[in-house]
Order: sequence, then structure tokens, then C-alpha cells
Amino acid sequence: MQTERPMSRIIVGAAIIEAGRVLACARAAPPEVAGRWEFPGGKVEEGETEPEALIRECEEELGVKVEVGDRVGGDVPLGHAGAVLRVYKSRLLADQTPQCLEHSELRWLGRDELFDVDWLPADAPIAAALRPLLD
Ligand SMILES: Nc1nc2c([nH]c(=O)n2[C@H]2C[C@H](O)[C@@H](COP(=O)(O)OP(=O)(O)OP(=O)(O)O)O2)c(=O)[nH]1
Repeated sequence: MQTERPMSRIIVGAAIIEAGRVLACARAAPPEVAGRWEFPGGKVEEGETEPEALIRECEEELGVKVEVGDRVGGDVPLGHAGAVLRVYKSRLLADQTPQCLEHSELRWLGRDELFDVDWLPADAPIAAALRPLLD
């Protein structure tokens, strides 16, 4: 009998904060979640640290270099195969401007705008944890 390898996938997200606002990104795909909002990021690949994965994903998705800081909120279980979402506070390095390379829209959200977007379900508690970090 073939036994399945237990899968515990870590998905990392970057809460990029600049001038008291955080960057939110609208997913372009797949259709079930297109238009829902998330933090830039993705799966941690083998041999990669979580900050390394975030730096790679931010380059791929936004064309920017970031510095990764402390965690925001706790591990949020995702609905599939033991995956968890971990979000890190991040900041843009000098002269970096995010471009919408893989998302359908980008928005900078201030403290009172955090819930103006339709976050993916796992991201809502993280958005709440971000509130005190925004001016
Ligand atoms: N990147 C990201 N994914 C999130 C967040 N919240 C959340 O539930 N997810 C889910 C959506 C996807 O099921 C999964 C990450 O998928 P992804 O498509 O961003 O990851 P990836 O870039 O490594 O994907 P791939 O194209 O290599 O398969 O985690 C979030 O804030 N950021």
C-alpha cells in the first residue's frame, strides 16, 4: 500500500508597510478566488528560508526588493492539506515601486481602510493584527 507523504506547506505573505499603509493585492487567478485580496507571497520552496521565499515572490509578483521583518499575527491554517499562512511585516528598499505584474490590482490601505477589500478568508485575522501597526 502506498502511504501518502504528510504535507505541511508553508505559504508566506509580505505585509509591506509604507507611510502608514499596507499593500494589498487582488488575485488574478484561479477563478474561484480571482478578485479576492491577499498579501504578495506564495509557497516556500525546498531549501529556502521563509524570508528568502518572500524576497523571491515580491520580485516575481511586484518587481520590488523588500526587507523582511517580524511576523504579524499567528499561523493561519489554510483549508487544504495542513497548509498554513505566515505573514511577515516587510518594507520596500529605497526607490522601489510595486508593479502589478501578476495580480489584477494593487491598493495601499490605511488603518481605516483595512476592511474595504474582500480579503481571502485566511487573511482577515492578519489584517486585524496589522491595524495597530499602521499610523
Ligand atoms: N500568496 C498568498 N497566498 C495566500 C494568501 N492567503 C491565502 O489563503 N493564500 C493561499 C492562496 C493559494 O491557495 C496559496 C498560495 O498560492 P500562490 O499561487 O500565491 O503560491 P505560489 O506563487 O507559490 O504558486 P504557484 O503558482 O507556484 O503554484 O495560499 C496570501 O495572503 N498570500
